[in-house]
Amino acid sequence: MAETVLEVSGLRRTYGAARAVDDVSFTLAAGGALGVVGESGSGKTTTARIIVGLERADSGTVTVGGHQRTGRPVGRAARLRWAREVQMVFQDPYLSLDPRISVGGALAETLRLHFPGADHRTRIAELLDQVGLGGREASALPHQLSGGQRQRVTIARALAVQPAVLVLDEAVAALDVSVQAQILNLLGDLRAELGVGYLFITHDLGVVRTVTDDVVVMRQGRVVEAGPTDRVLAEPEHPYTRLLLESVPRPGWDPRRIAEARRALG
Ligand SMILES: Nc1ncnc2c1ncn2[C@@H]1O[C@H](COP(=O)(O)OP(=O)(O)OP(=O)(O)O)[C@@H](O)[C@H]1O
Repeated sequence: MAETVLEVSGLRRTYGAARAVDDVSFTLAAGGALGVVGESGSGKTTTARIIVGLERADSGTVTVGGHQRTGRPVGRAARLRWAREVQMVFQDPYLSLDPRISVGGALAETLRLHFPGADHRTRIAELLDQVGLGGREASALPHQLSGGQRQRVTIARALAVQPAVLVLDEAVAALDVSVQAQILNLLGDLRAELGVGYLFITHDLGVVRTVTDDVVVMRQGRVVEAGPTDRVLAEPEHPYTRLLLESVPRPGWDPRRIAEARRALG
């Protein structure tokens, strides 16, 4: 059995009467890739935000590398340590990159924060190389890059701190299909090279199929099914998982049948 890098246990979070996350538990093996899949509103993003520390849980625990993260990190040292354990890549790199700072500058800023006092030029070149970018992109501003290149920059910046876990929240959802495939390939290569664990938050079963070993299916804040991705996608046990699989449009697909199945599920 591979060592566990991330353990989520009994997480709950309510907003007023809404149970956004309702007793969610799962584990991610070190260097593994786990998908969290479900439709809009199923609680995926709230779960991710709690793991990263952007949101607090009402109850439950998040443990990374044997170290429990409770509440919020207090003080600069704790914030930096939390950031080194788990990094997050969001759907829209435009929102997470400062438009006035060059790509090289953004990487330098992160490296200075986490590893002060060192000369980061070699490391910046290495990070850019790891994500398939070079010197030309290093001096570019975010708006001078394509969407795929910008996402490569946010991945490089996340990897700069050598996190144990990378949480990718719909990280390829805004990209064209061919660019999506390139980024997913890149992520696969980086995982093999660096041993970083991935938590893929996505509504897209194609993404789950391509890049994850295991998958957790969420519905209305709860985990309804979990297991190896191949098994869950080939032989789904829960009606909701079957519905998700059937909801992917294909030739001969009948939206009325899906709507009926959805009503039956309640
Ligand atoms: N800050 C908040 N305040 C109030 N309700 C919230 C808040 N964040 C999430 N919710 C509610 O919690 C539920 C789960 O939302 P969440 O964003 O986690 O789902 P999701 O599966 O990630 O969906 P999406 O893919 O649309 O982001 C939803 O009903 C949502 O309206």
